[in-house]
Amino acid sequence: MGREGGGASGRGRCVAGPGACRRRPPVAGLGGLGLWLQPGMADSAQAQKLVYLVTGGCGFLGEHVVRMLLQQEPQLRELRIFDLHLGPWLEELKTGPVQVTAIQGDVTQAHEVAAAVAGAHVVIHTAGLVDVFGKTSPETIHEVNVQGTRNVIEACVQTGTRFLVYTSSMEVVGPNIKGQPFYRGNENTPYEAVHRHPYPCSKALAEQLVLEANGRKVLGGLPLVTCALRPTGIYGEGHQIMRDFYHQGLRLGGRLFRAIPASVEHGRVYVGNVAWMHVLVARELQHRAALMGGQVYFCYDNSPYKSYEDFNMEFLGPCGLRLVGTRPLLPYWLLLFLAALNVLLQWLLRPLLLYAPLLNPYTLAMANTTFTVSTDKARRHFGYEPLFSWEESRTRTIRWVQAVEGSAQ
Ligand SMILES: NC(=O)c1ccc[n+]([C@@H]2O[C@H](COP(=O)([O-])OP(=O)(O)OC[C@H]3O[C@@H](n4cnc5c(N)ncnc54)[C@H](O)[C@@H]3O)[C@@H](O)[C@H]2O)c1
Ligand SMILES: CC(C)CCC[C@@H](C)[C@H]1CC[C@H]2[C@@H]3[C@H](O)C=C4C[C@@H](O)CC[C@]4(C)[C@H]3CC[C@]12C
Repeated sequence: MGREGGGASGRGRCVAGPGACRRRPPVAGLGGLGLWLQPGMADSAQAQKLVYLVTGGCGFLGEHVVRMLLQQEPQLRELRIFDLHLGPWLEELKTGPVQVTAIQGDVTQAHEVAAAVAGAHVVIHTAGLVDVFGKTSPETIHEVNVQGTRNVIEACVQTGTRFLVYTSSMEVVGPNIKGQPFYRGNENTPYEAVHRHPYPCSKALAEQLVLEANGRKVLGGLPLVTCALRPTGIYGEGHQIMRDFYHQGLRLGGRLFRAIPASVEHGRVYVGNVAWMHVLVARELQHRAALMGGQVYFCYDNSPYKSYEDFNMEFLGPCGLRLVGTRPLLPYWLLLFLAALNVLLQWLLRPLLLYAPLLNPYTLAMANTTFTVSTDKARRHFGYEPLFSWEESRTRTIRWVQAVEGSAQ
């Protein structure tokens, strides 16, 4: 098979700023819900010899990747979890047969990264600053997402780690600054990937570094094998923005008010399937380096194509919320005005407090631009099939929102 790249390669321009799977269905969830099997229950008949490192392993996606590895990767001997903030839930993982090593560290510190990477066979680099709300400075976003990724690559080269999986983002491709739709596109769909916001700029630069590092000689002389996964908007247990919308709906008397036309499709993917894709890609990269090295893959599953708000209602509806209006209740120009006002308020209030509402010109543009993916590249290259059906993904997410509600009372 020839190499695939092309259209939606995401090696876009930043116009501003710095730039035969063994299925074991999880049975219980995150955050004390007990939705997963106990750690280390992977088949002990297979040799446990590999050391994996997950950066950002205590984040929303990272925690799912960690739990999925413990459950679905039989070759695992040691799992290193590297994060700026370590979660207390890590303790419960330390009792299983796989050695779980928690490392508190900062990806911007090259020596800390090198120490964590030394001796690892595979690195899954999910650590990043996800900020489209203006909470952090563009410089910090760049430092963590770009320099942090550079540090991970250099650590692999210096210490002899050969396999690197990078969690990129759909935003490496778009929506672009022109707001052009990307309708059910794949990794080869032509699209003008031009960004201005610091977050997509940083993800695009970091992805480029990772892909360009494919083939570099690591300590010992063998080539580094890298690839990048590009999730669309991830949802599922632990999704902070879903929690924010839920609480906002409760404050508004069980109602949310439609702001985006129902016709705008926004790509979403279940966190368990994104985690599963990371586990599979990390495993198969070791066997299919020639095919998979230097490649990008969108993360996809069978979640339906809907607008951002209609999709959220799949979970918030059964939890008692109602989306008011079949059309946006406010005209677009007024939303844009409010979004701009929020930017001004953020700037004015900065010396006193951090004002970072969900609505700003960038998030409004994202929510208002169709961006959906339809591809089978991951199936063709490494046999990916979603581990969780849409019904399971939906049920798990609803259960989690209900548990959030319960714990808030
Ligand atoms: N959430 C989404 O919808 C989405 C979609 C596409 C891609 N992604 C990507 O997936 C990855 C994980 O995102 P998430 O939603 O789980 O975010 P998250 O904020 O929940 O997790 C990121 C983790 O990285 C850690 N981290 C941040 N700065 C660090 C540093 N300097 N050193 C070490 N660790 C650091 C954080 O402590 C956190 O645990 C990110 O790279 C993000 O760009 C997320
Ligand atoms: C009109 C407004 C009130 C609606 C605001 C919704 C807004 C907060 C949502 C819409 C789209 C969301 C992003 C999208 O799902 C994809 C990603 C990619 C990922 O890499 C990081 C998260 C992000 C940016 C989502 C953030 C929240 C957004 C902007």
